[in-house]
Amino acid sequence: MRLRFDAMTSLAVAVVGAAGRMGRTVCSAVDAAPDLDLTVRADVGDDLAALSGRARVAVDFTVPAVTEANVHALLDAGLHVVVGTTGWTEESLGRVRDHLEKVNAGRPDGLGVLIAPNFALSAVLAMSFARQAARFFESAEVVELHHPDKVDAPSGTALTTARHIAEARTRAGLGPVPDATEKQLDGARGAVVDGVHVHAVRLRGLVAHEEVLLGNPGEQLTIRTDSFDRSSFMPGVLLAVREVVHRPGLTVGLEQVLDL
Ligand SMILES: NC(=O)C1=CN([C@@H]2O[C@H](COP(=O)(O)OP(=O)(O)OC[C@H]3O[C@@H](n4cnc5c(N)ncnc54)[C@H](O)[C@@H]3O)[C@@H](O)[C@H]2O)C=CC1
Ligand SMILES: O=C(O)C1=N[C@H](C(=O)O)C[C@H](O)C1
Repeated sequence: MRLRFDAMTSLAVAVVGAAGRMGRTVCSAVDAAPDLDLTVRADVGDDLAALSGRARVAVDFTVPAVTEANVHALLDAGLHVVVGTTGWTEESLGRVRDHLEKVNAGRPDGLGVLIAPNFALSAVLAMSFARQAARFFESAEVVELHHPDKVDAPSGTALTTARHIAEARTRAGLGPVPDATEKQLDGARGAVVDGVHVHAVRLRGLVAHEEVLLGNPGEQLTIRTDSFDRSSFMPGVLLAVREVVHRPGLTVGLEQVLDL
């Protein structure tokens, strides 16, 4: 009788990328959550169409090269999707939005996709604070620091942070950041994302860290977030899993769920 009650009330979750660093941590977190039921651990080579009927929500922590295709396959299989994998662009987000419109047509309880570059509360807040502060400062640069096994640079979090800063600067009518550099070695000033310089450090011992440096004559504001352990991402991931079933369509960023 108790088993039947659990089966009726728990939310069945599949983890895609289950053998990876994040995937393994998400599997443990879902396993430990009393209201969630880990029904599938999928990784490279598994057919995502076979997840149909075996889970209501899939969580994707894979690699930038495959995550968009995974989301389309998971939607076709009828699952809500939470995505932490990086590599998303306005174009790929647009294709997911279009796909959702098609599968959700005429369905009030349609499927949801929630994509967030970072699920750690400190990082989500840091991005929000940076966006809020950006219009008050002449200079802005982003430094992200990660473990050396990371395949993409700059991080998805740093790209999003830089884009938010750039949008806030444009809205405030600020011009380009001051920079007298005339001569440099390639890469010395980092990557430039919408006019904001972004620097990537890869160092053994690190997990995921970011500093936003904002400068004015005579003053500086530093906003720093540190994930020392992948457990930092889990409350956000679990919140997204529970929320996505109530949010038809595409949600980008955990800040939407947190009302920041
Ligand atoms: N949003 C967030 O809060 C966070 C996002 N990330 C992002 O998550 C992604 C994964 O990071 P890690 O777990 O560190 O990487 P990882 O390399 O440890 O794991 C990736 C896993 O995906 C699997 N995989 C590759 N292709 C696949 C496919 N077609 N289908 C199913 N599985 C496939 C790999 O076999 C591997 O097990 C990265 O993009 C990273 O930037 C990482 C930490 C937090
Ligand atoms: O690869 C990682 O580790 C991380 N990836 C995400 C990113 O690129 O922003 C989130 C976090 O920084 C950890």
